[in-house]
Amino acid sequence: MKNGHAEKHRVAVIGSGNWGSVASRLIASNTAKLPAFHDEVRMWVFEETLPTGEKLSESINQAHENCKYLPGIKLGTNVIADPDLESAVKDADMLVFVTPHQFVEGICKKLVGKLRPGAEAISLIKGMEVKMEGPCMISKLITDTLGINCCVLMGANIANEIAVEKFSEATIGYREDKHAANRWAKLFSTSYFLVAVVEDIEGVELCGTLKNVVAIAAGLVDGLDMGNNTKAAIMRIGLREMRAFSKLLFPSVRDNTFFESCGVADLITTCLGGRNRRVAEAFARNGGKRSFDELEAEMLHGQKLQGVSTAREVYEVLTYHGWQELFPLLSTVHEICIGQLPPTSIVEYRLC
Ligand SMILES: NC(=O)C1=CN([C@@H]2O[C@H](COP(=O)(O)OP(=O)(O)OC[C@H]3O[C@@H](n4cnc5c(N)ncnc54)[C@H](O)[C@@H]3O)[C@@H](O)[C@H]2O)C=CC1
Ligand SMILES: O=C(CO)COP(=O)(O)O
Repeated sequence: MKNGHAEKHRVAVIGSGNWGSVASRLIASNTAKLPAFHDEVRMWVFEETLPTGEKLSESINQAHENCKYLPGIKLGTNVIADPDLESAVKDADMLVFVTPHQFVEGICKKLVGKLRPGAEAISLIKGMEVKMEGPCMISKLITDTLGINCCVLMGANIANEIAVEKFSEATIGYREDKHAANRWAKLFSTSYFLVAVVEDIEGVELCGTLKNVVAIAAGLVDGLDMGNNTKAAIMRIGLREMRAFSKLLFPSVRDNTFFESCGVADLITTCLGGRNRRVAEAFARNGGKRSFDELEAEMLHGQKLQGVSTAREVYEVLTYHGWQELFPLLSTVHEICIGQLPPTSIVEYRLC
């Protein structure tokens, strides 16, 4: 307590890619007007040098715009880019993790012992890690490494659409601490961004993670010019496998979660308009002759796909348990991504 008033929450966003920049903008529009939060939002930037020779973080602070990952959109003067991870988080008690999932473990290790006491987190990251002991969701990795509570926010949230304030919904998943989840919902909710809160953290996070693999399948179907019926079939089979996989890993996962924004809605939007879909379409059009890594670098200019590595991670889990036969779509996507099967295998049905 300060001067008889509760101290204002301070927010740091860890990540400044496409969604990281949009999330910072959205949050900053709320911190600027809600008394519970300090105005300033610190955004950690993985520093890089732009073709002009300028540092990305300096360019963001000067133009209030991320010219590499979100060109043409003002972030708000209260978004402060900080290339120093420790300095970005040191005063914050609300930490928003939003990097590609492959980088989060290294980032968390650097943050051990550097956080303010009482800090809490939310993860917007769609992905998981696979350890010797089994799969580890990103929110759990954050909690286990840093000893802090971590909620998740997932949903049908193509960042470029939210950047121009088109209406969308999102789902916050939490475990036990509903007050914390509601605090996050307050930070994110706007008239064009509607947030629901559900007590099913694994269900919400697995929806966001697994739909990226199904989106690869949808992109392959587009690249093969198979049409809408085939794509709808892929989405249906994919949703069914997402639910079955989630429930095998975490029996507590609720069916209703798949009807929230994080479930069927995110699956649809990503299969229609996401980056995973787009790059997979190009992969199929090239007959699988150019790798996903090559196409990602050429088409996304530094943005990262999550679906290809997630397909590999899911496959490791399936192989470990001997479950491949139960998940033909999830397995086939990985086998196509690594060139073991041709793109046409996505519709050669062992799927239904
Ligand atoms: N872009 C979107 O529409 C949405 C993305 N997401 C999820 O948000 C997460 C973050 O994605 P975006 O913000 O879109 O990122 P992005 O894919 O646009 O950008 C890649 C980011 O990774 C950073 N980076 C590169 N190398 C790095 C390293 N070695 N260490 C740390 N950072 C490094 C880059 O500086 C850049 O900020 C992902 O899990 C994604 O699935 C979720 C919803 C929507
Ligand atoms: O997660 C997303 C939309 O909710 C974005 O998906 P992509 O990474 O495929 O663009």
